[in-house]
Order: sequence, then C-alpha cells, then structure tokens
Amino acid sequence: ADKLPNVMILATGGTIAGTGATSTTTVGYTAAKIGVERLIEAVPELQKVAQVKGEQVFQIASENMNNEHWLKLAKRVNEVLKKSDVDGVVITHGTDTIEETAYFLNLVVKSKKPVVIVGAMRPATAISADGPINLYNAVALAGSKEAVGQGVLVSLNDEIQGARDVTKTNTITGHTFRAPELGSLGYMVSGQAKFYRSSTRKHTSETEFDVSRLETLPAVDIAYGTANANTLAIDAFAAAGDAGIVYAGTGDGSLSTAVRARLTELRQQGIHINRSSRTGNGPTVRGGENDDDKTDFTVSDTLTPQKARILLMLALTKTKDSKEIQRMFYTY
Ligand SMILES: NC(=O)C[C@H](N)C(=O)O
Repeated sequence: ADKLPNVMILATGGTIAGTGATSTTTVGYTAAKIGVERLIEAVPELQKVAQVKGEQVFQIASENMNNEHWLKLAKRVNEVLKKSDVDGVVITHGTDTIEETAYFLNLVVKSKKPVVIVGAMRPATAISADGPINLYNAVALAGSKEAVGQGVLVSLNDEIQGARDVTKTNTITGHTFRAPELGSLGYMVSGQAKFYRSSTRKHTSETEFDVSRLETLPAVDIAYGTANANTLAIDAFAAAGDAGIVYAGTGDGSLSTAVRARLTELRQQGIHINRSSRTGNGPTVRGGENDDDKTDFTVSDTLTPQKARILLMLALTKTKDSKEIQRMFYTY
C-alpha cells in the first residue's frame, strides 16, 4: 500500500467545535468549545486516509474573525506547507465567515499543496452532527493528488467548493455552501475526490500578494445600498479614516444620486471606491450603472461585497492606482 499522506489540521473554532445543551439543540449552542485533539479522536477513520497532526491556532466563533486572525493563520499555513513532511492542510472553521477566510487564503497562500477549510452546521453534540463526516472528507481531500494546485477549497456536505465563488446561502441547513451560478468544483464520494471543473482565476502561488511582512491590513468597510439610500455609513467610514469603501449597490451596483455624489467626493479625497452588488450573482459591470472611468471607481466583477473587501484590502497593500486595482479584480 502507498504511504499515507501527512495532513496538518489547524483548528480555529466554529460550530464544528461547538457544544449544545442537548442532542437536539441545533441552534442556540455555543461555538468554539472543543479542542483539536478531541476533534481528531472523534473520527478514528481519519487514520485510514492520512497521518494527521493537530494544532489549535485560535478558538473562536467565526463571526469574530478579524484581519489579525487572517494574517496569523495565513503565516502559519505558509510555514506549515513549506515543510517537506506536510502534504496538505485542513483548517477547521466556523461557517459564517468560512468563505471570506477561504478567499483571503486563496490570495496569499504560496503553495500548490492542498488547503481545505471545513466546518459544520450542527454542533458536535447534536444527533447526526455533520462535523465528523465533513472532517473525514476534508482530510481525505487535503491528502489527495486531485486537490493539488486547485487553490483553497471548502468542503462540507460531500461537496468541493472553490474559495473564490463559494458562499453561504442558507442560515441553518446543511446544504448551505454553494457557488450559485458559477458552480461547485466536485464531490467527495466515499472519501474520494472527484473534480469536474476549476476556476479560471489565478490563486495561491500565482498571485502578487505577500503577507509575510504585514502586521495589519488597510481599513476597508462595506456600505449596503437600498431604496431610500443615504450617505450616513459612507460618511462615517470616511471620518474613521478608511482607505477604501466597497459599496454593495442595488442590481448591477447602481447608486442613488446622493450616494454617487458623495462617493465621487470621497474618491477625490483619496479613498478607494469599489462598486459591487447586493444581488449575490453576476458581474458588476464597469461603465454600466456608473461612469467608472470618470469617477475613478473600480468594480468587483463577480465578487460578492465581502470578497471584494478582501481583494481591495490586499490590492491596497500593493498600489493606490485604480487601473491597477481594476486589473486585479479581473485577475483573481
Ligand atoms: N455553523 C457555524 O459554524 C456558525 C458559527 N456562528 C460560526 O461561524 O462560528
């Protein structure tokens, strides 16, 4: 038999490590309670697919994830993947921001080795908890040849999703992670990775971003467009000194007259403005709902506002030039 791959599990918390009052508590439990060793012990089947080691990087519910956690995690992933005796990494993570961490790492991990992020929708104490099978699949995927060079992956519910396009689509159910129109990448079938497609966008070892010397990221916040839209949020972001604002516009990133006027002023003051969409699908098209050349805004293309925020933060670590930043939005 072939030697088993070496997979390092980096644990960060979430519902996969959560505990509830009773076996039927599937909502209203406490996330981030169980340590990585117990997560591994709970799934003896892991030993059949990989040699696993665990490390607790932090222990949080993922709604508390912040830029500093991301930098710490990214640096640790890069260190671990440099070791010749590590074939892949699994990160256990809360599901609420899993797609953001996945996309951040997809842009800053400097390795072709598999990185798989996994979570659970039910706490470890629930009947039919999904954490153990999800962890088993994630470890099998991280140790597989198929996952090499695919960028950062998210796996729950027997599915393989790509970091760029995956999003949480349902608040409570197990089938919540989807890439609604661009599609998932494949399936985990009895522990075997089956890929059917991959993103055409650059990732991991092919990106221009380097977090190895960064201690902080530029401040970027998101304002949400609605009917009766006002400028209160964007005014506050500007007053707080944000380097960039992502505007989750209506439809194809459309902006009310008042919001457009204020964002145009803020751009002239040096704040970078990225136009995105609250719809969750489709490209926000340059020059469509706004004269972006004239206002010097960028558009998010098909990135959701929460992922546009990540790319804009990283872009601002490299350049202040909107043309360059727009190129990055069409590259990653
Ligand atoms: N299912 C989950 O993991 C939700 C939890 N609030 C978290 O993101 O940590």
